[in-house]
Amino acid sequence: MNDRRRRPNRPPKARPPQRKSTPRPVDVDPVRLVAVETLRAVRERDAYANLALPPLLKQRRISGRDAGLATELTYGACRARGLLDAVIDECSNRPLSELDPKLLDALRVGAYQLLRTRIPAHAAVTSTVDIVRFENGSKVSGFANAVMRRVAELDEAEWVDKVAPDRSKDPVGYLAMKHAHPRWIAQAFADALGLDELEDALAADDARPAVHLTARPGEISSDELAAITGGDPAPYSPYGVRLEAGAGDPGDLEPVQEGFASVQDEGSQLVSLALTRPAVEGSDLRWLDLCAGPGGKAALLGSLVTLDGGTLDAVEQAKHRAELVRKATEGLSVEVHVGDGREPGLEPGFDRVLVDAPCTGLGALRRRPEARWRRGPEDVGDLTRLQRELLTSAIGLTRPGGVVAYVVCSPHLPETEGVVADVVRRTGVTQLDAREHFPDVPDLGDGPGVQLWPHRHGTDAMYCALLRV
Ligand SMILES: C[S@@+](CC[C@H](N)C(=O)[O-])C[C@H]1O[C@@H](n2cnc3c(N)ncnc32)[C@H](O)[C@@H]1O
Repeated sequence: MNDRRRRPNRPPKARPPQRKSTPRPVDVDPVRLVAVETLRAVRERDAYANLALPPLLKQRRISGRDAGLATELTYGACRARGLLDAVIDECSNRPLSELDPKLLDALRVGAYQLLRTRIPAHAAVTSTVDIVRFENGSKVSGFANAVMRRVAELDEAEWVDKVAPDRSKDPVGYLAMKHAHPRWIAQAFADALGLDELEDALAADDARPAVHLTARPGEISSDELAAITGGDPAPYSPYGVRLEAGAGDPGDLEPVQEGFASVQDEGSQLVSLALTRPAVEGSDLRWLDLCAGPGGKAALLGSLVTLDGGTLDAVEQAKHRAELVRKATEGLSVEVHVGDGREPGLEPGFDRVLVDAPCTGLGALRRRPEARWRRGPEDVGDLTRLQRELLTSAIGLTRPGGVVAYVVCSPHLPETEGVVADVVRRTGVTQLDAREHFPDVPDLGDGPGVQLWPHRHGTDAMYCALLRV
């Protein structure tokens, strides 16, 4: 707290909601208002920002550059929440927990404009104050004005120096604040990666990911798919194509519409292919995907095993997600079962089994702007128990000599090496060196498990362990 500056007036207590019929005054900027409203939907209804924003833009007829600005402010403010809150807290004379949450949403969008865009300070301050006046009344707008003016006194780097821990004493805490990640996630990345690359790994979560397509084996080659879509063959997956980030909705592409290709991160392709690579003696025609919904990996594995004359059983606990697996694998030798992978009631003896277990999703934070603030370390215990049980079940369903791939979209050690070490110890299966089954992929670490990273490989941070039963 800097005592040289005057504290803004105390904000009045949260006011009752405004009447729905209140007309929007002409001086409230509709572009910034939809950003604030989307933050509210994320906070109040657990909405995903990237699903809540587009219908609002359509409803308000916001398009073109205005829609681009609304998207940047919404996603940016969602991602940067931790840093924005620390700065707003420093500029407010009341703890954030005592502020009306609607006011805080508006301040977050305002502070984002001041710290991370080139929008002139006066425009950021005035537009925020207008929104607060419209939503919370003029008394509160005075408070918002004072807070915003204080935020505008420093730039982002200066604020980071002020609100973050000392880098030399607490490098993880400093980088967590600088890159607006919860500390426990920054620590999880540091534990898996070391400190040297931590900053790159955190920064990669703010970059818009390229879209990857899978060319369906037996239907189209990746070269043909790249030529049709204007993309490039992916560097590592023989079935992958990379499109430029922001190249429109990939679901509209003709090969995707016609079922020759699907949208799938290259990391997901690589871990699926890793399951198919270790040699097995004897039969190799019965494959299983134990956590299949919505069906991305089941579609790739199903295509490959169908070409070889085999079958894939796909288990998914959630009925609606099992339906998605059915759609994704239409026309393939895939049988979908709604059930619990821990006791799926299937005949054991599978040759290859994929366990793509439910996880914290820390490896795909770049895909959902608000995701990093949703999970907490308290979620991890239940998940790792479920992961161990699913992996143990997979091993029981695999024939001697068969292969299991354990996959999570997270680099968090308790979910990756922790689960695998525990299950290997208790079941006596052999862990293979998975790096041998990611040909030509660089920087795979010390093994035997493989951890992919957005900043190293341009993929989600998928983890894969291969086990021989
Ligand atoms: C990481 S996702 C799988 C993604 C999928 N393999 C793909 O590539 O599209 C994990 C899935 O496991 C499902 N699931 C959760 N608990 C399960 C259980 N006990 N048995 C089977 N599936 C489960 C979830 O509903 C979710 O669809």
